[in-house]
Amino acid sequence: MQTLTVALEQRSYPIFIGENLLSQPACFKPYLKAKQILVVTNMTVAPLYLQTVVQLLLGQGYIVQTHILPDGEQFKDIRHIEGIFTQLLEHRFNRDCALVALGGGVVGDMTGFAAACYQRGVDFLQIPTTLLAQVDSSVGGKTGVNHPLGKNMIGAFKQPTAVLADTSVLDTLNDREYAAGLAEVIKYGLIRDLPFLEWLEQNMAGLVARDKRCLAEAIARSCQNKADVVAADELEANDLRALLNLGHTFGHAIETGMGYGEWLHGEAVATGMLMAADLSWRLGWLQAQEVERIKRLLVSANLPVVPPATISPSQFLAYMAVDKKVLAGKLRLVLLERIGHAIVTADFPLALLEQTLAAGTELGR
Ligand SMILES: NC(=O)c1ccc[n+]([C@@H]2O[C@H](COP(=O)([O-])OP(=O)(O)OC[C@H]3O[C@@H](n4cnc5c(N)ncnc54)[C@H](O)[C@@H]3O)[C@@H](O)[C@H]2O)c1
Ligand SMILES: O=C(O)C(=O)C[C@@H](O)[C@H](O)[C@H](O)COP(=O)(O)O
Ligand SMILES: [Zn+2]
Repeated sequence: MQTLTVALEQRSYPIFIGENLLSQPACFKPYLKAKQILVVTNMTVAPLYLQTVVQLLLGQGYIVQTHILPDGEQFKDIRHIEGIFTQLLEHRFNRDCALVALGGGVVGDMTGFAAACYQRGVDFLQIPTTLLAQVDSSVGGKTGVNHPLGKNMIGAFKQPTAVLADTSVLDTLNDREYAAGLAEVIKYGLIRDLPFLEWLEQNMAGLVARDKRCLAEAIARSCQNKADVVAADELEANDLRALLNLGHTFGHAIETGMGYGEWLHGEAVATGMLMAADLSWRLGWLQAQEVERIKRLLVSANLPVVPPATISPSQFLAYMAVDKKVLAGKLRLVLLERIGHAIVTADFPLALLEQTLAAGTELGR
């Protein structure tokens, strides 16, 4: 087992990464001070792993309730958060209760948001069960839900007390969801870790084949990158944490425009990162062959790289205008000054962005 730390003074917490953590009480007990626990999961994950977690918690003397959400990005909304509150209230959960998120990024974001709001804040612990959640969403405390007009528009920062990334549970994840997680892994290399990007280029075949050693390395290096960024800019108060948003302004527009759940988050981010690379090339920051290099890596991870033709450039611009990085009405994007180094900037001509939005299959050409 590897242990990393998200260093946030009194809100610091460990990330445990390893096989079969779900059956190890030592990973839970010190981070769940509550007596009453609500385990939140979804209809797909519940039959796979809920029993194991509940049995372990009962065996440690906790009072345990479970809440099973429907599965899908389209249910990541305020209505389903209310369902969690109702169960907590009906079972007289006090302020000293805790929530456990057992699932992918959707369950994690929703459970964290419920924990941030219930009686103005109770503890929560993350048990991420997708690759995407293990490398990104379970770490850093961004929680929330979607609004029909924009992705993740309602939310709060709420750090978990610990993250338990049990890599064995990834065995049941399908290939499409697995690939979606690789998009966020590649993101760290592109924005701030060139040696990691080069390692990914050399090891992508092993990662796609789910080689255990490659996977453990990729998860740990991703979590270390995320932990470093979050420790330096927890609340996205300066432009450091915003770098984790590479490809997301384009990607969130795809997710919202196509209807939540149609494109997976990681798929939309992959295509969005290539769109960001294309605009960086149009600005003269990247060479065409560097855009091609990024595309090659994304394609080798089985990720899509062509934006949906059904969203027009003007529709893209309308969705992008509600991005959380907009300041004083001005759109700001995460772009690549060079491979391995991203910046946040509002300094690009609209005409070039429009060219990127219209490029379709011709990104980088
Ligand atoms: N908070 C953050 O910092 C952050 C970061 C990245 C993404 N996100 C959010 O995370 C969400 C995407 O997360 P995701 O990719 O994990 O999607 P997801 O939560 O929808 O999970 C993907 C699918 O895999 C299933 N699943 C989960 N674990 C499984 C397992 N072990 N075996 C088999 N099936 C399993 C789920 O039921 C679901 O059908 C988006 O809503 C995105 O906005 C948040
Ligand atoms: O943790 C962050 O910060 C991120 O931006 C990570 C992203 O991968 C993630 O998708 C996040 O939910 C996006 O945040 P948002 O503020 O753009 O909604
Ligand atoms: Zn993301």
